[in-house]
Amino acid sequence: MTRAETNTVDTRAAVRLEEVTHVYGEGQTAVVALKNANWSFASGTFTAVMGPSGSGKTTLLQCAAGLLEPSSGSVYLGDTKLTGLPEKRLAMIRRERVGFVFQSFNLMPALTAAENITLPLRLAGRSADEDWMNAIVSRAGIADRLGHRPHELSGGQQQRVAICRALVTKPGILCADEPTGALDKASSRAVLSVLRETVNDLGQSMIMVTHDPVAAAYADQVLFLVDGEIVDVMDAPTPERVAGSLTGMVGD
Ligand SMILES: Nc1ncnc2c1ncn2[C@@H]1O[C@H](COP(=O)(O)OP(=O)(O)OP(=O)(O)O)[C@@H](O)[C@H]1O
Repeated sequence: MTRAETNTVDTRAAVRLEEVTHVYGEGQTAVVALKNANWSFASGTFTAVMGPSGSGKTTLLQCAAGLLEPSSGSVYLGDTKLTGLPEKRLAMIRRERVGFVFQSFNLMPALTAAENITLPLRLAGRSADEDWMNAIVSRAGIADRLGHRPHELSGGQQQRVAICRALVTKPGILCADEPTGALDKASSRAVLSVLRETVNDLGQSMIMVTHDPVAAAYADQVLFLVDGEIVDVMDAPTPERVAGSLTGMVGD
């Protein structure tokens, strides 16, 4: 058995997938995007998800984040079973316990960086934890940009604001889908360093989908998907080893 088949139930998991399968559509047009995925994302670790285009990376991330109800199987966020919960309760859990970062920054243009960051708290009727705010903002290197609006910031700075917004509720898991996809090389490295530091220094748990072996090498481990199946896992990745593993996987 390979390691990808034997990662067993971990009660300290930030997120756990049990036999998760997801099918889009039905009948002749049905697409099996994820097949019997079993994985425990350990707390306080950073996992990258890689694989050819269409291999199911975003589907896995969305199931893990409670954004997509799998066709079968179960998803746990900490001790909470997400699968089967009513949408209203799921929406509350997503708002309070899951952080999202996307390729597009999705900041509110009329709000300052500080107002964007604290928006999820205001929506939840909570006030900011000053120590936590300071910790995330200083690690993101945007402490002197908090009064700026998004159009006054570079792409990399906007993404670092989006990361702070995703972290402000102290989520159980931060889910990032191609967070550096729209950034140049230098800005990408800065964003990845921020993600890495929040794991190292603040104990954040993180899952990141990426196509970039350099980005994946910032993670503690890399899951490889092919045709909706977890086919391999790599610890202590380097860009060269990740690129080597991807070579030969179909697609891309
Ligand atoms: N809403 C949808 N309806 C139908 N099929 C979908 C839908 N979303 C994704 N798919 C299909 O499911 C499969 C997995 O898609 P997914 O987006 O998870 O892959 P991915 O690895 O993230 O791809 P990429 O690297 O190109 O973003 C693909 O074959 C895709 O075409």
